[in-house]
Amino acid sequence: MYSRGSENLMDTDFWGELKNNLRKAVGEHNFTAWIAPLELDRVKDGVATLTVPTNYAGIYVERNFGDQILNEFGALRGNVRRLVFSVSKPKAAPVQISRSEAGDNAQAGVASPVAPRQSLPQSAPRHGASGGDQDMRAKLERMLQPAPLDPNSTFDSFVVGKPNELAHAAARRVARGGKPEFNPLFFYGGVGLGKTHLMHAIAWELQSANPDLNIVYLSAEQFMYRFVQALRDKKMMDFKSLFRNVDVLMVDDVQFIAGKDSTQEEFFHTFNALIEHNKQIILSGECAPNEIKNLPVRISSRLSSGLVVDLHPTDYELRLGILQSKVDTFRAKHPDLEVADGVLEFLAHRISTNVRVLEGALTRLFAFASLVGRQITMELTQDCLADVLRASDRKISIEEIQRCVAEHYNIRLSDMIGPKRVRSFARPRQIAMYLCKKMTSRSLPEIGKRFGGRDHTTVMHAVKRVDELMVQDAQIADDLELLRRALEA
Ligand SMILES: Nc1ncnc2c1ncn2[C@@H]1O[C@H](COP(=O)(O)OP(=O)(O)OP(=O)(O)O)[C@@H](O)[C@H]1O
Repeated sequence: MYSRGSENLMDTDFWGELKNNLRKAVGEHNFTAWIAPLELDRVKDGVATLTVPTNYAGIYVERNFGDQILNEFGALRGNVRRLVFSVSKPKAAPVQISRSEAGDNAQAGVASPVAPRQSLPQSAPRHGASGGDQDMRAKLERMLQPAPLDPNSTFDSFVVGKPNELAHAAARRVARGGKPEFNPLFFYGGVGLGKTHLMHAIAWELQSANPDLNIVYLSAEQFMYRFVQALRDKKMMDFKSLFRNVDVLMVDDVQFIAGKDSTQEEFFHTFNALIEHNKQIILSGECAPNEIKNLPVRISSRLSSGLVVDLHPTDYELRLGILQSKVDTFRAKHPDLEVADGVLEFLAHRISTNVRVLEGALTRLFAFASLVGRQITMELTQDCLADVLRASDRKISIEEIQRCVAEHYNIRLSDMIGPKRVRSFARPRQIAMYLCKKMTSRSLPEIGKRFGGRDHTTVMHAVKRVDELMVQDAQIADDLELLRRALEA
């Protein structure tokens, strides 16, 4: 497509030549997949507008080949400073992605605000040019506007270790696409352990293999918000049709909708409709579906019907791996960065809360070191991160202890917390209560509450009993020692 209103320097030969140069620069495979479908629409005031088949293609091309395209423009005609992509088909409302905005954000290492605005489902109502219809379409678009994907959350940037290897393997498998094998795939685990990262990585992978796929990623809170909005605007039919026509639905933090009666019902219907049509669903939550409070069993058992995988708290090796990978990424842009021996090991040891805190600490260190132009030494680390280090002074949570003990004795968390009194559950439960008392600052009533609402006298009894057992039973003493070490790691 070539617009006559463009600067007169442009002609189809020029565009052909530029594409040919790009073919050499990006290779045949990339060329066929990404560059060949591009068309030059116009060049005006130093801005080249290229049409792309989908929003995603625009974002992908911008991120991966934007600089090369600008270079080629520069080599042939020096008058283009910026690229703008617009979607050529009426499938989605035209989205303009400005090369310079996206580039700036990518450089700053933050989630790009122009990251995928996934297209509307194919069957979304199409509308003509009338003002009313356009309003309607805009409304529908807003209703399904998925949350943006973080361009940094890819499989390449995900560090795999023992605590997350199963979740990672499951994510990889689902990212291959095709007929869903695990449906839904449900990730669960504590805060900041990489659930969202894996979901985004799957989305990027699926979308790059098939740019036309309608992938909708959003949080359960956003789902609820849209649902309420649709109810209010009397647009429930549209809401249903939009959500039931996605190819891949990803919902983060599903525990949020538990107990919100009509939202969870609607979610359940959407879920069933998609599963029935073999559409992939990927969910995440802070705990396994059957442990989500206030979620009816009917729903939680459906959510458990695919593959439920746990992301365990990070261990020292994984934290160190993540730190090293972040340093490598940062060093690629700032080759002068120097990190003294022992600093990363120190951080991996001291900051064990969650990866988000670890990342934040490192980002602060990088910023500080580059501002003052100094090497990152142990001394600078301790000065600069004094508050983070204080806050991270090993605070072990009741949940962590419960998980660790449940795993050690090979029982389910729900059985440890649940009402059953058989010895195979009761003993680990007492041990976990004992460790909660010894390793956290929680009171007996607080601990009892977290063990299925038990009374503080039950906790008191457990502590006394385990104290006795430690003397009488060498196996229990060994178990406790092992558990303590695992929790303190
Ligand atoms: N294994 C990993 N490798 C690299 N980065 C990771 C890894 N795990 C987590 N991160 C990073 O840590 C940060 C927090 O991860 P993420 O948002 O995916 O956590 P989450 O489990 O979804 O947490 P929440 O429950 O709070 O939503 C992100 O920046 C993510 O990229």
